[in-house]
Amino acid sequence: MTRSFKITVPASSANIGPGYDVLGIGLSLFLELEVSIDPKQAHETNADANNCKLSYTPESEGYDSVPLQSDANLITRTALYVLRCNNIRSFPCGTKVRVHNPIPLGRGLGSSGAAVVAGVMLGCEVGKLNYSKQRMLDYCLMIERHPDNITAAMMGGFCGSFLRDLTPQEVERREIPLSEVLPEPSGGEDTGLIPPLPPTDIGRHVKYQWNPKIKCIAIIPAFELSTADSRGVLPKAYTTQDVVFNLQRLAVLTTALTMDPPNPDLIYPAMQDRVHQPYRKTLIPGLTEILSNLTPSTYPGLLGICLSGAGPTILAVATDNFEDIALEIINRFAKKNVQCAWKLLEPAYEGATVEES
Ligand SMILES: Nc1ncnc2c1ncn2[C@@H]1O[C@H](COP(=O)(O)OP(=O)(O)O)[C@@H](O)[C@H]1O
Ligand SMILES: N[C@@H](CCOP(=O)(O)O)C(=O)O
Repeated sequence: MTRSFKITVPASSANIGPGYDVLGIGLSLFLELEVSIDPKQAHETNADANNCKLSYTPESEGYDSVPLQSDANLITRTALYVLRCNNIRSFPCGTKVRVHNPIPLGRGLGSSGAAVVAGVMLGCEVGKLNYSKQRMLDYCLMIERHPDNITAAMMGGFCGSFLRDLTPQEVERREIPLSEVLPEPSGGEDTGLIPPLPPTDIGRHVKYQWNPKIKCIAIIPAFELSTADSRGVLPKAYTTQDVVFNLQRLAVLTTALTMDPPNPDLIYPAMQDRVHQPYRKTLIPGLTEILSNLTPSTYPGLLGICLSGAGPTILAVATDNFEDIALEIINRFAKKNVQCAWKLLEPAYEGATVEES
């Protein structure tokens, strides 16, 4: 009998200014996986050595660039990690995965977080593992090692998260190189090894309220910036003043975004940051001017503005004037020879879902 199901995972914007590696919001742009398993069609599916036939819709971001071999593609490689931790070596015979991905890659909208969450859910579903979302989060955190995007994509809404203190043995397990966690593209050879299992309950989170009048404008430059490169420019240590600056704003921001009516005099300054944005300006032309020159007094309706995730996307939160705000940012990028697209998004409250069909 054929089994079919659909996995849906939202994009996310992490940090929201002062909440570096802490805050994240799921956004209404969804990675979708249509999965079918039909053992009778196993010989017809043209599957790879792990029994998986993977394809992307032509409109998908990454259609031309992402690998389709299941031990090379981030989604299916993650699923294989979950399966192999549970001593299941490959996908069930006759597995087809069709991906539709509207989340731009390498732009700070959580494409890799969504891919990892989708991969963990895929592994759990095909392996019939029946994990809770909390346990699935542990698996995600072995791969994407900061919790902000992953938590927002998995749980949905506006989240604050941290990693619990780990024992020295757990630290060792979690800090294992990624190449030893995810199966390496092997040309069909499976080493038979069980990869390192994640420690339990690593991620802790809360879901905040969000005032539904507040919409998210994403201004998306036409160039990619890998999260790894964008983390590479950050310092190893900070001054007490800079840490306190961010903590003060973080504490106010999480409640300010729930209040009605939203108060720009509170939200705008509470979205300032001294921990990541100032260092990332070297990678994103025009970032400093954009973040400092658009204010609620020049653009009524604007509440706050920040880098989305590791960038280069800019996130503006606003109640009104969405197109004018987006066009102003697009024009400022254009002066630096950077073309952009923009999207008006809402929080995705539900997070990742699986639906049998
Ligand atoms: N849907 C997807 N399918 C396959 N690989 C993906 C997908 N989404 C993201 N990736 C991988 O993740 C990379 C982007 O990750 P990252 O640098 O963290 O940027 P982002 O800010 O978009 O998460 C892509 O270049 C690609 O290798
Ligand atoms: N806190 C991380 C968030 C990365 O988000 P992404 O959407 O760019 O993957 C960071 O700022 O590095």
